[in-house]
Amino acid sequence: MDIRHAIHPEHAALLDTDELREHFLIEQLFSGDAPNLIYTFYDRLIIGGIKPSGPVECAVDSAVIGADYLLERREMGVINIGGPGSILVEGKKIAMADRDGLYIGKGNRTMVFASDDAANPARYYLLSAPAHNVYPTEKITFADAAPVEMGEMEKSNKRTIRKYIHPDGVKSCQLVMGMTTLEPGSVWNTMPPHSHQRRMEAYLYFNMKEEDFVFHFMGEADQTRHLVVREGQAVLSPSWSIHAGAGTGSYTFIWGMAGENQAFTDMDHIPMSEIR
Ligand SMILES: O=C[C@H](O)[C@@H](O)CC(=O)C(=O)O
Ligand SMILES: [Zn+2]
Repeated sequence: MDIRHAIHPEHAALLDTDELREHFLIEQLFSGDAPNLIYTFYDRLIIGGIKPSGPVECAVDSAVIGADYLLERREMGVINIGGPGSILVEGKKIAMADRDGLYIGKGNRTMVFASDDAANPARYYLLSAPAHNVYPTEKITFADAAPVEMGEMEKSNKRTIRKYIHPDGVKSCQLVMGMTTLEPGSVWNTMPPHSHQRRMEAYLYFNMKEEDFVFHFMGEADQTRHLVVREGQAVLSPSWSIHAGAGTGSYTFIWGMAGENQAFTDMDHIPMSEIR
């Protein structure tokens, strides 16, 4: 399992391009038949990607988490960004169309991910955080996720934020998860930027053309750095970091958070004048 240690902001400011990518970028999520799982010590979040040609069981190295199975003391959020498929949770089949989400509660032992058609495979993006309470396993469709419109055309950041797993919707212990879709011609997300000391965040960028990429901006507000992020790659955003992006073309992203609280509006807004 790919383990990512937590990096101090003063250390992060010294890293070169390769080192920044090694610590904060996840390049391979939807490759091969086995699940790609990455364990970060930022709030002990597990980030994963599965692109199944046949049915794939999502198991974890028990030595890493010190439990017999992945969700023994954890919960999981999943969103499909590929072709139609299904997830078997303890043998119960849940159909997963493109953009469908699923919350899987603590205590579920077996999860099998499948595609309806191997030629048009599903791509399951998953986040798992430690959990101490059982909340019901529940599906969230794209239409279920309440849309909030943000930004403006003049700022090239008109976008719709959809919350999938959050305190006013499908409940969880820690995880908050949703999707932000940019309007054609809008390329900026989350500018003006924010950080949130109370939570870490992970971003998955997708729905972009092969030649396009997103400059993802990170770092403390007065020490910004960037990562070049391509289709189906994810970024770890520590609590001390801004997280914003500008694409060379259109894109969509899934954001997810874990930490002290689940209040979406609990952000430390950073004045534009303080960005360096
Ligand atoms: O803390 C919240 C997250 O950064 C995202 O919700 C931001 C986002 O989707 C956006 O502004 O487009
Ligand atoms: Zn944020």
